[in-house]
Amino acid sequence: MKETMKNDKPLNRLKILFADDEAALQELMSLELPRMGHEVTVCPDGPTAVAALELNTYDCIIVDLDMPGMNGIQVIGKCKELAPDTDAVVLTGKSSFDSAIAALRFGAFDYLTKPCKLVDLKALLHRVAAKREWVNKCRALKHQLERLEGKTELVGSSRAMDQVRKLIQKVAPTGSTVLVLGETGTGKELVARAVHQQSLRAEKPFVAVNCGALPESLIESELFGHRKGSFTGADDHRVGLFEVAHGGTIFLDEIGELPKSMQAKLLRVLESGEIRRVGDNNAFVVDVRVVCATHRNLPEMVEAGDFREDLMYRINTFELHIPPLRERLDDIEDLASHLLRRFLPTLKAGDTCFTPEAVQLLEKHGWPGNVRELANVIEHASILCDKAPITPENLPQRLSGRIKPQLTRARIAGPISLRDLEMQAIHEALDRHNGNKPEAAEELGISLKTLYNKLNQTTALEKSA
Ligand SMILES: Nc1ncnc2c1ncn2[C@@H]1O[C@H](COP(=O)(O)OP(=O)(O)OP(=O)(O)O)[C@@H](O)[C@H]1O
Repeated sequence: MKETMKNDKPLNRLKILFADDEAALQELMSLELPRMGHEVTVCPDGPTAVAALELNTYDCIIVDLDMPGMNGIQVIGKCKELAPDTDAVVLTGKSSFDSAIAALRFGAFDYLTKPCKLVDLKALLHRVAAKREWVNKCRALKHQLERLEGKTELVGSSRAMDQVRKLIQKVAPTGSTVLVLGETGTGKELVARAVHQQSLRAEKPFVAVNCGALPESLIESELFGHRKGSFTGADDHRVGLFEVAHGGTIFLDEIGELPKSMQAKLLRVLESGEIRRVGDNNAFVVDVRVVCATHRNLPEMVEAGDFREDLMYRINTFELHIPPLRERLDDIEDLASHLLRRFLPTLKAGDTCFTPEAVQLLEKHGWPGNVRELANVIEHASILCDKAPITPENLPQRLSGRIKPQLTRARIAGPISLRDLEMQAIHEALDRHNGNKPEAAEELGISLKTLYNKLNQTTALEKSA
């Protein structure tokens, strides 16, 4: 077994294991692969290659299919067992074309026919490197998302949350359309993610779309894609989110905000399973599970003529109701501790997170913004406290009653951040409109999108204050 290293490290450098019984090819690869910027270990046969795979991990193995002792397919099999992330490329003579196809079916990335041109090998390795870079980017993004959103862990030991968890377990594997109902910030998206993660589609994409935050003119192209030139501004072909979610789940949040014209188009897609890109004549089939959510009362919207009855019956096959936080006081301390760990990851398992007085204040509050409001409050506290446990002084003043709920200038007694005032105004407006965000946004004189942004925003302002 010979190893050839190269010191300069290009971005797409691969650690390669090359196995072939032809001495001339071994010589060539130990020279040329480093020239292409890769690191290579050359093996003369299958057993030596497997021994190397047992000792080291490689980005890519290039194996001859016809080697004495152990053929290429057996080496790939062993490689998939030892290091499933390693990409395999097979080298094959013209006569063993069928075996090359078999190797692809066995999970090989690609094959090259002997005698292979160096330029083809270089291009193929470039594709391997590009694919690995994408996979790594996806992993990094997934990790970042988990850090930002926390894991899909439904916290709460109240009877209501137990019931929600049981229903998720039942419906998740079925593939049925699910409608998640609950006030703003109750955890509807988290529940939708849990449905996806406990389903057979868990390894496929979960795509969340906020129907309320998309401008009406763009919704159709966002969901179904468009052809280049199909409307002013369509400078490129675009893949829609239904296509992105193929094999997985699409989460249509705030389905009640979907304009009437789009409701009809969505119904057609749900009934036929086919989508048509804007400006395209051909429809094609997608395999997507649909989970919807809304804080609106859909039967009332149907009554008022704002939501199609047929669409409502199409999406409400299985309803999951998430109760507001004020109706599950038992969950507040668990949730608050869980959220505090999100902001203070150094907290240890046995650490006390809150003083009993702080817990009392949290349990007394009405939480019109539900768990999202609680998350903001806990982030605020995590910034102010030097160390756990959180005390009442670390909590925003509106919770301790130091600021009265009505926002009149005369009544503001102590110091208050602009962010607190803003959030208070938003939650009060939501309260007045029973959680109806479009109406609250209108009253506040901001767009619906801005309202969503503000609700989702972490308390970055407080951090910098
Ligand atoms: N049971 C729970 N356990 C852990 N975290 C939760 C729970 N419920 C909600 N959260 C957290 O609260 C925040 C808001 O949740 P989510 O976005 O799922 O609410 P939502 O009901 O979809 O909100 P909206 O109606 O505004 O779209 C998120 O950070 C989420 O992780």
